[in-house]
Amino acid sequence: MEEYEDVSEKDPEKTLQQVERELKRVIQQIQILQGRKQMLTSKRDKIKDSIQQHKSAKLSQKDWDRKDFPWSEELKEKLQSVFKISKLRAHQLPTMNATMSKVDAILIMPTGGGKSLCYQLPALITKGVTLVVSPLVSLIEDQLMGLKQLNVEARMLNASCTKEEVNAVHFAMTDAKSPMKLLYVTPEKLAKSKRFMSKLQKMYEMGRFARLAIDEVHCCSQWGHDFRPDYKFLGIMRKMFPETPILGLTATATARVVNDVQKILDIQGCLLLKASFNRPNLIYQVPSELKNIDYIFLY
Ligand SMILES: Nc1ncnc2c1ncn2[C@@H]1O[C@H](COP(=O)(O)OP(=O)(O)OP(=O)(O)O)[C@@H](O)[C@H]1O
Repeated sequence: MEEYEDVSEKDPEKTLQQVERELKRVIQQIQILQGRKQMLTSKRDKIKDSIQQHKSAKLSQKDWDRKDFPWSEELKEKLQSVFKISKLRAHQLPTMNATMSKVDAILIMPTGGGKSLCYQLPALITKGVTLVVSPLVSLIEDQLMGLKQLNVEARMLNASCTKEEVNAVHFAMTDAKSPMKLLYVTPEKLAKSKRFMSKLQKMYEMGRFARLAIDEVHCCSQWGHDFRPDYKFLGIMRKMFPETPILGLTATATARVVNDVQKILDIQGCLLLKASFNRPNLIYQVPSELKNIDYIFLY
C-alpha cells in the first residue's frame, strides 16, 4: 500500500495522484476477485448438479416395481375395487411406490398415459390429504367428476367457491375424521391465500399433509412453453413442508426444463421417471410416388 501524507499539510495535487493510483489498484484487485468469484460459483454449481444427478441415478437404480412394500396389497385391492383397473401401465407402479416411500419424483408421461392415477390411488391408502395443484379449473372439474363416479372423496378450492364451500374444505383439512382424500387447487389459490397457507401449515403439523402432486409441473419453468408465474410460488413448499413428498407430473419437458423445475421446487436429486413416447398404434407414412394433384384428390 502506498504511503501518503495528510492532504492539508503538503502538496494536495500529489496526494490526489497517489490516491488515484491506489484506487486504480484496488479496482483491479476487485475485478480479479470478481472473476474468481464467478469461476468458483460456476464450479460450485457444476459440482452440486453432478451430486444431485448422482443421487437421481442412485434412486433410479432401486427396484421401484416391487410388489412387496407394506402397502402393495392394499394398493392392488383399491386399484381393482375403486378404479376398476386390473393392470397398471409402465411407470405407474414405480411412481406410486416412490411417492408412498416419501421420495420426491417427477413423472414424464404422454397425455392420456395415466399420470393422475399415480397420485389418486396413493391418496386413498395414505393417512391425510393429497394436495393437487392443477393449472386449469376445467381440468380440475373433469377430475372431480370422474372421482365422484368412483366414490372418491375429493374437493377443490378456487375463486368461484362460496364462503360455505371454502369453510367446509378448511374444516375438513384439519379434521382427523374427515373422509376427504384429495384437495385440488389452482396455483393462484396457493400463492394468493394466506388463510389457505396457514390451514395447510396446520394440516401438516397434524401429520395430515400426505403429499403434494403438481400437475403440468413444466409450468414452473420459464424455459417451458407454458410458464405460469404462480407456479414459482411452489418453490417454498419443500422448505415449509419438509416431510411431505412432492410428485411432479408432465407430458412435455425437455432435460433443461426438468432440471430447472427441480431447482425451482428444491427437489434436486429426486427420482426421474420417463415413460416411452413411442406410440406403436400410430403409423406415419410418406408416399413418395404421388404427384401434387393426387394429394389434392386424396383430401
Ligand atoms: N393402468 C390403467 N389401465 C387402464 N386405464 C387406465 C390406467 N391408468 C389410467 N387409466 C385411464 O386412462 C385415462 C387417462 O388417464 P389420465 O387422465 O390420468 O391421463 P394423464 O396422463 O393424466 O393425461 P393428461 O396428460 O391429459 O393429464 C383415464 O381414463 C384413466 O382412468
